[in-house]
Amino acid sequence: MYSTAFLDLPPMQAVSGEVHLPGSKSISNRVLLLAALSRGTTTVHDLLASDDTRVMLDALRQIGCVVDETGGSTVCITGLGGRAPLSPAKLFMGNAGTAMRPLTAALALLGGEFELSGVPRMHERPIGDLVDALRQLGCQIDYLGNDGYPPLRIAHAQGVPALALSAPIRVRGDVSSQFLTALLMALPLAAATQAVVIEVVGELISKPYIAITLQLLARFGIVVEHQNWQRFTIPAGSKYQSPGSIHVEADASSASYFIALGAIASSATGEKGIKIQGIGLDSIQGDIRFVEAARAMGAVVTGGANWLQIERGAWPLQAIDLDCNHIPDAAMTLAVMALYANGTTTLRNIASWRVKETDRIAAMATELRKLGATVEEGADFIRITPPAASTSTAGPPQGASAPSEDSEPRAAGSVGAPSGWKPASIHTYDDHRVAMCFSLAAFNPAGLPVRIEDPKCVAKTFPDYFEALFSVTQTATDHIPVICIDGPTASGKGTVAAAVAQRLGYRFLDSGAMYRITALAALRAGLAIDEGHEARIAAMAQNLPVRFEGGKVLLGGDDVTDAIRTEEAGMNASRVSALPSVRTALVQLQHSFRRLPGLVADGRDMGTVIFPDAPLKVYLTASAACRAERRHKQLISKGFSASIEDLRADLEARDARDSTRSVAPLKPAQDALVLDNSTLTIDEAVNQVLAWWQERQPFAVSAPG
Ligand SMILES: Nc1ncnc2c1ncn2[C@@H]1O[C@H](COP(=O)(O)OP(=O)(O)OP(=O)(O)O)[C@@H](O)[C@H]1O
Ligand SMILES: Nc1ccn([C@H]2C[C@H](O)[C@@H](COP(=O)(O)O)O2)c(=O)n1
Repeated sequence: MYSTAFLDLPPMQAVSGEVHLPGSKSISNRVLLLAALSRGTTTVHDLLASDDTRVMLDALRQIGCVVDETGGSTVCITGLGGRAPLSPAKLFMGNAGTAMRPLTAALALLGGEFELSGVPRMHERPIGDLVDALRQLGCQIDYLGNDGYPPLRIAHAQGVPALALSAPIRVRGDVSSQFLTALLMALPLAAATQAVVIEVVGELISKPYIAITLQLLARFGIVVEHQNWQRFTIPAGSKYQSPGSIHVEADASSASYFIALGAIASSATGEKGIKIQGIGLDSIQGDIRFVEAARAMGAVVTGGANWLQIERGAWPLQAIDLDCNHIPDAAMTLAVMALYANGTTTLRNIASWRVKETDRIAAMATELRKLGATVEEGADFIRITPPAASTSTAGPPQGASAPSEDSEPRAAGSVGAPSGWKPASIHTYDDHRVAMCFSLAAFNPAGLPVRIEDPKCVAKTFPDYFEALFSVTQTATDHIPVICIDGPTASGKGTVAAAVAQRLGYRFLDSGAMYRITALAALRAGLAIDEGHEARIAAMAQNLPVRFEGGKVLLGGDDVTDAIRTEEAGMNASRVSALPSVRTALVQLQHSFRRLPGLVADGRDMGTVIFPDAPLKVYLTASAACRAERRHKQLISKGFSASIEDLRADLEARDARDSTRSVAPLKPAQDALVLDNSTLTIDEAVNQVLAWWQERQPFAVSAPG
């Protein structure tokens, strides 16, 4: 997961390959609660690991369920099965509506004293209709803040009061279907001896989510009948029974981003778009109907029992006018697809967006405008006209060729005149779906990067979303940004480069390590490091069995992390690096680190030879005295003794060799910015490099955080 303040997505072009999606949030949290209410142990396979399931699992543990999470995405829950929950308890629900609402209802019917709270946004999300329904039954629930909103207290310390079950329980269905879901999952607890009827007041929105609830209830032994989605009957004699084991389907809303990707991006050469594993056309989730909307816009979607394949079809995409009540979450993805359409797209009947993780209509309108779209918003609709839509011309229909290494910046096809698009830093409102759907804007025809602020908000449903996106996306190599940090020994290159990479979410290349490993491998093979052995050492370098894993450097099966860090290993690296064929042999390996979303590379010739097109080159230096002192401290802290004078003599000798060799000598690139950090702290040096980087970006500086 990217935990950086922001993530800059370079302009992207083609897609290919396969993604495995995480489990559905809606199914995961329903299954967890049903398992918790059941008799017996339920093994839940492919459970989504996310913020929302985390709060549910923690709450279930707190109320006395046995939760075994040792099996990765397989979790075992031993339910209460008629036992009273542990109480009193204070339960934190984060921003998970799928945990807050059903747990409130279930705990009210189980008995005990509970306080349920969440993040500030959760305290702005309505729960009044559910509480009203529970109060109708006789439950005692108090608001601890504002009426109608969490936090709240269930005051059943003396047990569940006598419930008024003879009349139908009425609940509004037009604000959130989660209120009805909550009652449907809780009321079987009160239906041991008599049937319980729920009546929906107003038009029921998001019926597909209720369909999921009914299907899952049936798996746990409760068969609910309904009349036209308005009247639901829970039969007398209802009793939760664990199905033993249950699989969670991949998340259909998460699939929408990759379906859209297949519709927007051209396929890499010889590939047929993108394949999604874990969900098929027969999914029980309502958002699978996003496929129909994507097809209407132009996507070519095929599928089987547990997979979907998507290719670009009509291009530009076709504008649509759609009632999205049946796909409220996935419809946000359509709003970004609308940027690539041949006219104005209208998404209707989406009033529920206003009360989700953020006011999604307002958020989408604001961010789409930043990209250059013309957006009209109403209480329950959004209308999007793409940037420069009036000048749109049809591009190639499908299968446009993949970018080559040296291709000019070009977009995901040609949709309209690129001039209307603007570089934007997308604010994400702590809303995972805003972050994910706006990543699709990186395929814009203007070849502009897109900044996604607070990318870790995707943790709510898809922690590794951006990793999955990068794994199926291709772009021209010259679109992938590189920051080069070169300089003499012990100037702090490695320290600064690693920190800059970490702050930007970029990959990190320690090129010196390549030479250190080569020297070590040569010596271990009995080869002296000299011109006489140059060809053999170069051949070895070309096929180095090296892996970088979790901070460790592995050569073959050996952990050489410490062995390559000694002063002697540094001097040997300097010797081996003076052999021209060895340098040539290592070029490809170094280039292979240039991958999405970007790279920070440190060494001696990053800016001059390996990445001459890098948009930022820094030559980091410090006085010899200062560098010797830093190296001395570094060695002492690792338990090695050394004299500052010897260290200074060694590093000066190494610098002299590195700067005077015939090939790729150490020197600042012509366009490098020189940073003498003799009097700077590490943070100051890192911030200076980041400030230079920011100057090269088309976005305004992001707020710290
Ligand atoms: N202002 C500073 N900037 C960077 N590093 C600093 C600074 N002050 C102290 N140091 C320390 O200097 C030491 C040497 O840094 P580092 O190993 O990153 O240098 P390097 O240039 O990568 O060295 P080498 O060329 O040998 O790989 C580290 O212990 C680092 O913490
Ligand atoms: N791009 C590079 C990186 C390193 N070297 C050589 C010269 C150095 O003395 C030696 C060890 O590098 P360090 O790990 O100390 O950064 O490797 C080079 O020639 N080119």
